Amino acid sequence: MERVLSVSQLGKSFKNDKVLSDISFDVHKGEIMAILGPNGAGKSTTIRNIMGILYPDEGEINFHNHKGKEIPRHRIGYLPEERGLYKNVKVMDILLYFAELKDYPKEKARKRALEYLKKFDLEGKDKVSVEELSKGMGQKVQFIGSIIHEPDLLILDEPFSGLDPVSQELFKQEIKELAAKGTAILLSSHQMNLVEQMCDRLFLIHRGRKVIYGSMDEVKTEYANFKCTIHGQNNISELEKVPEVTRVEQNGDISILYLTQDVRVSTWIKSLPDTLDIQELSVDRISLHEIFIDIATDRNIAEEAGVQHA
Ligand SMILES: Nc1ncnc2c1ncn2[C@@H]1O[C@H](COP(=O)(O)OP(=O)(O)OP(=O)(O)O)[C@@H](O)[C@H]1O
Repeated sequence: MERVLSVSQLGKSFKNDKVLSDISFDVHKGEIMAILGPNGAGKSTTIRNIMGILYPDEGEINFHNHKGKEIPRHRIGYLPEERGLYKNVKVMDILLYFAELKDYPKEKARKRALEYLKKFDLEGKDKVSVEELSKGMGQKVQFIGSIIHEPDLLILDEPFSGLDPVSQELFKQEIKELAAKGTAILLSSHQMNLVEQMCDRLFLIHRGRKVIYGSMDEVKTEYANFKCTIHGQNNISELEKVPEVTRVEQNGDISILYLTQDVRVSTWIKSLPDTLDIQELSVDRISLHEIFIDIATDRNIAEEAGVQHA
């Protein structure tokens, strides 16, 4: 697996406030790597260090075999969290300007711009002024601007925010296609369902420190404990007494029993008391969304798995 980006032991403080400690991860050619974490965890600060907008106090950033200030940033594409394009400029002119900033040939850029505008349902908008675009249309143009120069590494900070479901799907498919063609992608997003559907690996950061780093499959196996959903009229205190249940959530006739990490489901099911009212029952692994909430609210999945919080 070819390593495109490598972040090693990154540390960063603002005044006396240490916001990043010992952050290390890689992004490989052709993979979609997610950087996740609650608000204020340090995702954008990490990305800004990679982009050279901020410089690390500790650690090192390598892109291919270049490091720090020598990194050829024109080979990186970046969609920042802050959206904004010059208002009084035509769409094509702003896209050609982005390409020029990255030393990309103008005619090639024009051709790619027209292709992408068509792909993103913006055919004919090349001559329109940016201020005439809706917010979502502007975001599509900004996304096109981040990939116009065929970058090796594409960094997307919250690309889906503010998009309708159709546009989200369009972005999702395009990001997957770019990865399939070899682009290394670092994606920050709060939309866990999309992350779960499209990312190969993830790095989860909380209070400026690593909490989880691994492939989606590894993370699921290690952290996604089982939960059992029971439809029926049951007393919560009785459910809480069932072995290997860590907690119970009840909403009317639906009870969700969260199970311990090493439970053997086939054996556990047999331990359910005969007195329970079971109209329907299902056992599933918890979703990435639930893993995230458990970690962000310090509910303790990570401690169970032996991972230390900051
Ligand atoms: N320029 C700055 N000066 C001082 N503190 C900052 C600065 N930029 C970020 N911080 C602090 O660093 C921490 C991490 O912020 P960062 O923006 O990296 O979080 P994030 O994970 O991207 O959050 P969000 O999901 O809300 O975008 C926060 O405590 C934030 O207040």
